[in-house]
Amino acid sequence: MLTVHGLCSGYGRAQVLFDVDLTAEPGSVTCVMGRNGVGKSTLLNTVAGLIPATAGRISFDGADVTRAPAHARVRAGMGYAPQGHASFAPLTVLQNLQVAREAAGRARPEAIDRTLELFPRLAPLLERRAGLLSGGQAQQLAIARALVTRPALLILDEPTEGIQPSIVAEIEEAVAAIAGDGVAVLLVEQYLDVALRLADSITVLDAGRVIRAGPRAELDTAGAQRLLAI
Ligand SMILES: Nc1ncnc2c1ncn2[C@@H]1O[C@H](COP(=O)(O)OP(=O)(O)OP(=O)(O)O)[C@@H](O)[C@H]1O
Repeated sequence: MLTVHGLCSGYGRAQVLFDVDLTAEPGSVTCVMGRNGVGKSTLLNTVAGLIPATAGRISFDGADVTRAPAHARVRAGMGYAPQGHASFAPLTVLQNLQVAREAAGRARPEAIDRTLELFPRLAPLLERRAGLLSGGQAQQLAIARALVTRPALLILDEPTEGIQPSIVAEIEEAVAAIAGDGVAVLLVEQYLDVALRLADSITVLDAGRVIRAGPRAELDTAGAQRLLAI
């Protein structure tokens, strides 16, 4: 599904990622972990095509997309909910979902209904302007916007950041259900307990390099805590 090999990227002359390998498979959750500033968001932004790769290769669904623009990756089946719930504030919840669905150009009309089943809190808010949503609601809308494109790969950057615990649990449940539908999920998650419950495999970054990668079962809580505390 997604294969990243030898990926390097950064900002101008500041290289952030060094030789990163990563895979994501249909129906499973790949979790990227690491302390603040190690390059997790940079990795997701490079996979999504918002930052150019300076070396390495990104294959998606059998095609080399390393140089493909972000919109082409969305049309090919990548859905991305970046950090910080970016929706269109003046548009309603429904308009946000419709715009995202139309922009992807590959979505089916029923995608919004399925998405609202996963995020039932959004259903009574369809006519509300996105700018008026609470943090938890806005985060759910950000994931929903990626989901209405019916992605084969859903990329989520810290979907539980700054969210109250009850909503964190709902988001966790939704992510598990999305993977259960056969979607490949690539997730950056800062809550270790959430990550360990959701992840099928875990990749740990430190200073832009992969220092550990493998099945979740091979990484216990103590081991993960040690790696994240380096
Ligand atoms: N737009 C930018 N321009 C220049 N440097 C940047 C930019 N965005 C991030 N960086 C730098 O790149 C490095 C990696 O940042 P990144 O946001 O990818 O880390 P992260 O692991 O996602 O961190 P966090 O957990 O805090 O979100 C950091 O040193 C950061 O300061």
